[in-house]
Amino acid sequence: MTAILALEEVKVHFGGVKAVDGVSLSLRQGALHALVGPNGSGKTTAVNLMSRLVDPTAGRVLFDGTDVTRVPRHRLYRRGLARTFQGIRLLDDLTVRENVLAGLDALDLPDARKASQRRDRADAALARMEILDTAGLEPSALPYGVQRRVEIARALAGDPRVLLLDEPVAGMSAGERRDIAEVLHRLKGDGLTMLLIEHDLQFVLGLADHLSVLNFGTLLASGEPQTTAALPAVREAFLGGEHVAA
Ligand SMILES: Nc1ncnc2c1ncn2[C@@H]1O[C@H](COP(=O)(O)OP(=O)(O)OP(=O)(O)O)[C@@H](O)[C@H]1O
Repeated sequence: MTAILALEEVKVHFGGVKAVDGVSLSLRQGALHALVGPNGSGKTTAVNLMSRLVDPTAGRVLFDGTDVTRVPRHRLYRRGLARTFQGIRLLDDLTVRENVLAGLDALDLPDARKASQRRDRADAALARMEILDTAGLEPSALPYGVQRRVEIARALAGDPRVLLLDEPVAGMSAGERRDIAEVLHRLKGDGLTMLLIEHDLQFVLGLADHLSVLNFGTLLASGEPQTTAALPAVREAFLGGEHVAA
């Protein structure tokens, strides 16, 4: 297996809270990985580790075969890692295109220094998310599901190799979820490696190539999605909440 991004025995302890406690995870190149687990199980912390927003208490983070555990995050992003966040983080006084350009500016890519190159990249990312027609609008004028697409477009503008998505469909209607699932499927077809954090096991089962389940900061199970979701320990972890597997 060619892993493009991996966590090796990572721990993140916040004082007495073991947010992540000895987790190893590998993202296979070109695959869509789903990371699920109950509230507080460590999913966002795992993504924060992968995107260098938090330092591990122990363990290593590997990107494309090299140790990036202490590499500043802007360098990792320039090497092809992108992410979105749980909440919407768009600037309402900018247009959609300007929001995407702001993401690109932060990367300062050598081949996106001319205004025309940057605009082309921003528009290509919006087109990939099928929202190019919103480029001149302000995000607040758009439906929630479209705003979330703008966030993904912003992450795509740097043409990343790996995209980490922290609950991208949270709060979306069933129709918006179906549409996003199609878009994610197409991004996978383009060869993009993705990690998708999601609460809804059913949603990821139709989409993911690989499923990992966290519980209390540890990896409960990891493998082929249907098989993994059917494991008694996984079903147990999801029982009692809103996350009951069918
Ligand atoms: N900066 C922090 N300081 C202290 N505790 C934290 C911090 N970040 C996360 N935690 C704790 O670590 C645990 C894991 O949190 P995390 O946000 O990674 O879980 P999650 O699975 O993403 O949860 P959710 O599904 O609710 O988003 C929780 O108990 C949380 O309260």
